[in-house]
Amino acid sequence: MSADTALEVTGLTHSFGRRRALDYCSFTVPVGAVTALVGRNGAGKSTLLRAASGLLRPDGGEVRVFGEPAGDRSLPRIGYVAQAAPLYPTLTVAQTLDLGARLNPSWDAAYARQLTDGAALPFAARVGMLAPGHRSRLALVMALAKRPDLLLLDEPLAPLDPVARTEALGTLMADVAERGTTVVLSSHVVADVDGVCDHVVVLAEGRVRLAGEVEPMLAAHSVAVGPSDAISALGGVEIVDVRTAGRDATALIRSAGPATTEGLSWHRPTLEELLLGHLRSAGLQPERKVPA
Ligand SMILES: Nc1ncnc2c1ncn2[C@@H]1O[C@H](COP(=O)(O)OP(=O)(O)OP(=O)(O)O)[C@@H](O)[C@H]1O
Repeated sequence: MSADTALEVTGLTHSFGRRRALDYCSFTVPVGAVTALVGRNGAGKSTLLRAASGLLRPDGGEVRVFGEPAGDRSLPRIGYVAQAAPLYPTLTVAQTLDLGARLNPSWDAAYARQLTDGAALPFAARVGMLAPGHRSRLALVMALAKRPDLLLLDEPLAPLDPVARTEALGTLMADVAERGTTVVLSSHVVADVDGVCDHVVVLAEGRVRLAGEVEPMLAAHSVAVGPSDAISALGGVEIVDVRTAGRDATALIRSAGPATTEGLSWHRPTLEELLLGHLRSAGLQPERKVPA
């Protein structure tokens, strides 16, 4: 594993009973990358992040974090926020920060205070009484104040209103800019990650559908728009997904765009078009079940 690799996932496989949540997933995340882990509900995002945090022992495969197998030794370098932002409801915000300081040798109390103030979190309020968005911001503060090298965030933006979402992303990106923190954040809202991530991993039915750097990925795809007949007549290109509306169709194509077909207009996909096209086409695959 290269010293430039923060996270290396190899052949990761895990099942819950007969349900295969992860099916031989492999990808790497470079140090300092901001990676969006995108997939529909039940795609396996949380299971993958739990395995990466070392809290779930997978049935097969391996996760390495900065070269170490995910587990007790990698934990001090990881800030992990699980989906429900688990915190102690009877503690106040101040007590929660104190606990963070006691449990984490690398805790940065000044930074914790700055982030808490920035998120307008009331120090004296009990965590159980906070609005879900505030709880989620506090969970993010807890993860960041540990000063981790790798942040694993499971749907961190879901409970936040649009203003808080922008603020939380700003906080995150400031940390990335200042310390070069590697971030993997999961989302099923594609628009949330556009403009934030430089890498993506698309998960569908427990399988990695697409993984890598955003820019080359966008450059390797095109969107063709025009009459359905002309789209159907396209040859020599891999059509990832087609949507029809009346007589017209829009197709996501894995190619930089031949642009020779009459009657079609071509453009480079947005990240949203790219991800939605791959997610939609993956939805056509049969559900994965572990053989009985
Ligand atoms: N503890 C569990 N017991 C049984 N099945 C589980 C468990 N955790 C996850 N699963 C199943 O494994 C699959 C993947 O779930 P996972 O929570 O990892 O997906 P996800 O992509 O995070 O979904 P969401 O976006 O809805 O949170 C789903 O079919 C889910 O029902």
